[in-house]
Amino acid sequence: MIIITQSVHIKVTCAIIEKEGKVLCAQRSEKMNLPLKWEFPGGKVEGGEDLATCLKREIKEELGVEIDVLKRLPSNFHIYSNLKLELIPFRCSLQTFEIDLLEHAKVLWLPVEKLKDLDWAEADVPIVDYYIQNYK
Ligand SMILES: Nc1nc2c([nH]c(=O)n2[C@H]2C[C@H](O)[C@@H](COP(=O)(O)OP(=O)(O)OP(=O)(O)O)O2)c(=O)[nH]1
Repeated sequence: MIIITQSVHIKVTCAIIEKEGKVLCAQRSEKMNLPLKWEFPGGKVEGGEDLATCLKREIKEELGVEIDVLKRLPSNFHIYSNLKLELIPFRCSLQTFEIDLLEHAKVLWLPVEKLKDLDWAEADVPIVDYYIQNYK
């Protein structure tokens, strides 16, 4: 007997927010899955929402700021043990500047050459590498 399993992945947008040569990095809280891993803030695409709308909504919910979504970068497809995802990064800038930590443990502004110092969520590693290669 052949069993065909449908494989579905979730789409997650994330924001590489740039300011004065630095990039905003966010540490997941202890309560989130992937606790204390570093990521680019963002989240799951809901229903028929377009990607930029999703990202602006997530950033407002997580950090309390408005962003401009500037440029899409290549996705990374990643499989965690319980989750298959497409992580879709966008270069972004801030429209408003007062960041509130509504979900994350911490945020840091890092110059590109320091990005590799952090303990990134596995799905982010190829995105960080791509960004360093192309935008350093
Ligand atoms: N937002 C974001 N999520 C990431 C990144 N890298 C990465 O592996 N993820 C994972 C963590 C989550 O499993 C998923 C995104 O979901 P989410 O941000 O809505 O967070 P969550 O799972 O805590 O939310 P929820 O299921 O509790 O609603 O993608 C990243 O850079 N940004």
